[in-house]
Order: sequence, then C-alpha cells, then structure tokens
Amino acid sequence: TIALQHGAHGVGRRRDAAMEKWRAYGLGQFVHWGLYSIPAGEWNGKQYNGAAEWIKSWKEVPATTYDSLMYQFNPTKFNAESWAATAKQMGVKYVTITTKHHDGFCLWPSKYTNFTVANSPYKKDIIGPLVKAYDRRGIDVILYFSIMDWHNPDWRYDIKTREDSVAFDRFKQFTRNQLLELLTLYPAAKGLWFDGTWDKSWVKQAAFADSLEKEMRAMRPGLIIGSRFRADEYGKRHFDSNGNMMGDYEQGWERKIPEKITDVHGNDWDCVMTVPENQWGYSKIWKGHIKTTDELLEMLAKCVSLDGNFVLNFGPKPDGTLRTEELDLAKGIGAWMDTNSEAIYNGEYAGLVKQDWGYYVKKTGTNKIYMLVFNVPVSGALNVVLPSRTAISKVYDLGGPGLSYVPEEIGTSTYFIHLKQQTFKRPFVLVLETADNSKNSGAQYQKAK
Ligand SMILES: C[C@@H]1N[C@@H](C(=O)NCc2ccccc2)[C@H](O)[C@@H]1O
Repeated sequence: TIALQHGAHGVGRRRDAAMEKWRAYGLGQFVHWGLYSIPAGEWNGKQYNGAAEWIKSWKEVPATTYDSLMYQFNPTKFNAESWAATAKQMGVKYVTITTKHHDGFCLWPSKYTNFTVANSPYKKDIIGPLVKAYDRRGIDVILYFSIMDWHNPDWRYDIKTREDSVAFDRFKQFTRNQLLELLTLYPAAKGLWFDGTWDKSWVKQAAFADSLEKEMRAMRPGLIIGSRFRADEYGKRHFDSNGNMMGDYEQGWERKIPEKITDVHGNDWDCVMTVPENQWGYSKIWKGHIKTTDELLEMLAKCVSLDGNFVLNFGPKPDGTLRTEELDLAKGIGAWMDTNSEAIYNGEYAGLVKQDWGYYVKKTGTNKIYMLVFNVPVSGALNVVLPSRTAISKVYDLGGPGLSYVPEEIGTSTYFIHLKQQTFKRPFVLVLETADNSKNSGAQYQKAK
C-alpha cells in the first residue's frame, strides 16, 4: 500500500446507527430545483440539447442574463408539505435536495453571497421548510451541494497562475463557509451529496478537502458523505490510490446501475436516476424515452438486490408545483410499495444465484428472502437454487393473502415454484423462508408431477 495523507478515512462499511439506517433506506427521492427550472431547457425559443440544469453553460446564454433570472424566481405555488406528502405516499425513506447547483444560486439565504432566494421576489428560505416537512414525516434529508459554482468569480477550472491560486483560496473559504452554514442552519440534515468535484482545481485540494470533511464530521457526528466529495493527494477520486473508497458510500452510479455484485466491491452505494434520459432540472419538453412505473420498479429492485439504494429524481416547475408525469409515477410506485415495501426496506444482497425471473432481496438480519418477480417464464415455474444444505421451508405471495406455494424439489437445494396463474399485470413478490437441512442426507425428491 501507498502511504497516503489524504486517502480514505476508513476501510469497509460504517457500522454505526446512522449508516445502518442509510443502508436500509432502499428508496429515495432527488429534487433538482433552481433558476434553471425557469428557462426549462429553452432559451429565446430555442431548445437546449443538454440537461436543463446546465443551460447556463450553453453558449447562447450570457451568464449575466442567466443570473438575472433571480429576479424572476417567485414560486407562488411552492408548498413544502405537499412535496413531502407526495414523497411519503411514494414510500421514499430519504430525499436529496439541491441547495446550490453548478449555477451558484442558493435556495437558502446564505450570508456569503447575494445570489440567493433572499434577493429574489420570493425572498423566503426554501431549504428550511423542505427539511422540516420531510423530516417530520420521517423522511431523512440529504443536502446536495455543488462545489463547482459558475456564479462566483473566484471559481477556477484549474489553477495555473498565482492569481488563480489567490482567487481559488478565497473560493475555498467561501465553500467552507457555506457548508458550515448549511450544517448550522439545518442540523436535521443527515448527509451531504457533493457534486461538481471533477475539475482539476478542486481535485488538487486533497489536503483542504480532507480537513474540511473532518471538520464537518466533527460538527455533525454520523454525517453521511459520499465518495464524490474529495480526491486523494494523487488526484484519485471515489477510490484512493490504495483502492479504498473515499467517503461512506459510492456515488459513481449516476443514471446507471451495477450489473452484478462484484461491481460494488462490498461497499454501500446509491444510484441516482432521471425519469427522461438525462434531465434533472425541470425541462419543458422531455425528449426520448420516459421511464414507466414498472421500469423504475425494476431499477429499484435491482439496486436493492445489489446492496444499494435507488434515488429517483423530480424536477419541480418554476411555480413550485410538481409536473403531472412525476406525480403519476409517485402514485404508481407508491401503490406498489403499499403492498411490497417490506421487500425493499432493510433489504440486502441475498447471495443466491441470479435467476431470469427477477431479483432476490434478503431481509437484513433474518433468513427471509424476497423474490421480486418481473419476468414470468412461459413454463410458469420459477427456478430457485439455494446454497447446498439449505431448504425452502415456506413460500407465500406478499400480494395475494393466502396464496402459498409448495415448491417442487428438482435437485439438491434446487426447486421449481409453480405459479398458479399465467398472466400478471404487475411485478409481484414471493417470500421464501429457508431452513438448514444439513441433517437430511440424500433428501427425498418430490416425485415430478
Ligand atoms: C446529479 C447530477 N450531476 C450533475 C452533473 O453535472 N452530472 C455530470 C456528471 C456525469 C457523470 C459523472 C459526473 C458528473 C447533474 O446536473 C445532476 O445534478
């Protein structure tokens, strides 16, 4: 191993209560809201092809003109309680909310810049009411913060000159001030989701970022910070020069999901996902494929089956309301969660051979295994292979009370579960209870029917 001054602070998973709770969330909500929600991917009647929250970087958009959008920010229909109620009904256990995106506009009245809600027609703090509304419903709040800040004149993409260095030192103090301000103003926040940390200027700040991370953790014991915050002194991000993960969970899964368990290296992680292909902020026109409820449920199942959390993004409208498509998805996911959420919450990798019919989730600390079924085989028989010396002791359908199954043993710890109906409209969950059958030598196979 390489001697590192600013590498990972620990090896392996955090075992404290705060992180155990984070690990158990399963389903989360992301909220991207800010000045970019006003143009919503369009400028002077022309569509911007990139992500709506990046429109300030579009050559057609003069930065100062973009910044004057602050004088139009007046979400008269904003109601934190209704956003939180929608999230509660959807079944999310945590929410990640943008406090400041790359454009530099702050949704809280920061005293370190004028580019905040305080100087908009709306005037009021947005973050405070959101933290309160979600927190009192038992939904933990994580604050998203972009290090990259296109509004602050001291921001640099790289540090080449003495002047760059002097300016960026001011920027680092500004960043530290804002982060300590957020932790002070919103003590209920359980974590920080950092973004905009890939440019050389920040990657070179291993020492500063390391001490800032330590300072924030000291200020808020249990604080959860992901792998995207800081690099080690060799510029290594997410995993340090010894291959140890930075931070408490891997933050590399942006709009993508790991395929197999070895892709996650035994770490905690979350996948953040957009409903359209690549729009986080509100975009007037959603181009390309819009994910359906069942697609999103399958992504959720896949993430939880591989030891991760699935975080679905919402991009509220400039008036503060949620768009219909997102409300409908929240309702559809919520309806499925009403019946099946026990297969999602406190779920972990079951360690079983992956089958085509769907995903296994093991209930942490139990021998209960859930089968989340998305693809019913034409045979109607779901194959289950358990570790040798393990048997199925019980199988029942989470959705159909009283619907239970007698598995057919077709080999050592190998079974078919014969479904009783052919067509299913929605993904469904079977619950497996297993037992150790090591005492049975040469188990008697059920005669094939
Ligand atoms: C959570 C999303 N991250 C912002 C972004 O700039 N992503 C670009 C990116 C894509 C993949 C790895 C790092 C950065 C997007 O604008 C969203 O805020």
